[in-house]
Amino acid sequence: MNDYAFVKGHGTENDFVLIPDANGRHELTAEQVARICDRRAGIGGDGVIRVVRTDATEDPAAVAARGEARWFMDYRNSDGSLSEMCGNGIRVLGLYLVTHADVDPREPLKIATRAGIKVLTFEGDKITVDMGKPEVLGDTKVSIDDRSWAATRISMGNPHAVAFVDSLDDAGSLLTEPDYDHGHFPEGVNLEFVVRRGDHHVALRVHERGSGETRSCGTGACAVMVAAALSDGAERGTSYQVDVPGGSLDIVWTEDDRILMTGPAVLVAEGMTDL
Ligand SMILES: N[C@@H](CCC[C@H](N)C(=O)O)C(=O)O
Repeated sequence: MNDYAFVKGHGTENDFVLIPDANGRHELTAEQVARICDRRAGIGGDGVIRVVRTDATEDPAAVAARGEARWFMDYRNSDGSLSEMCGNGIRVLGLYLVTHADVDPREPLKIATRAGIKVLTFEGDKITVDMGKPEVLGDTKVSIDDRSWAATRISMGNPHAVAFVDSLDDAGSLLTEPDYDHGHFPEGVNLEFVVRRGDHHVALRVHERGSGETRSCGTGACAVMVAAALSDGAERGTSYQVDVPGGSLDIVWTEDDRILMTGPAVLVAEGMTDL
């Protein structure tokens, strides 16, 4: 393959390699994505976002969004697997489109994802994403080595299991692949461990499907907020601070059943690669 451009960015230290591909000329293989994300031999990242126009790809989610959203987030985890949605990545993509693609930050920006169209709004250095309606799917159990935890299954367009623990150290090394009920999660799962830090204030550690332990997960933080709000019996509209190892996100569950996530996005480098 010839050289092509990349941009590196992160949201609360969940880091991504963006491949600008407006015209749909750089379909990536799983192997290429894994090479790009390799932290020693590649650029390094928790995932890759191919930035493609909805009319330049035949991905069914992009095709369905044509006419409503100009841009499609083609997201892949660092092992090359596809995901429906990435909450931190979409903020980084939004910032990239504002700084590199003539998108006006004074207007709401619609971006197509495999979990539907998401709407971003920009205010100062913060970006709010309307993450849509969460789905609470019931209880489950997750294990790492010989330890098990009760967890709540929540979909934010992608699958999550949220387990409350006494201490985030209890989870031990999240480098170990968790075990879970494959009937509940036929497509795999993102696993979040949560502790309470105060009123409407929680902290998490996450093991992401396809990427391992990361410094943050936007969809995971939303799933955690939903589990915490349900367990607190919190009123709709209550704002939660969700701390992640790489920063902090503000999350609200609205009266009309949508999750609004607000957080930062940063672009740190750009260049050319032939990986
Ligand atoms: N880091 C992301 C989630 C990325 C996808 C996830 N690993 C999955 O496979 O669903 C986020 O910020 O939401």
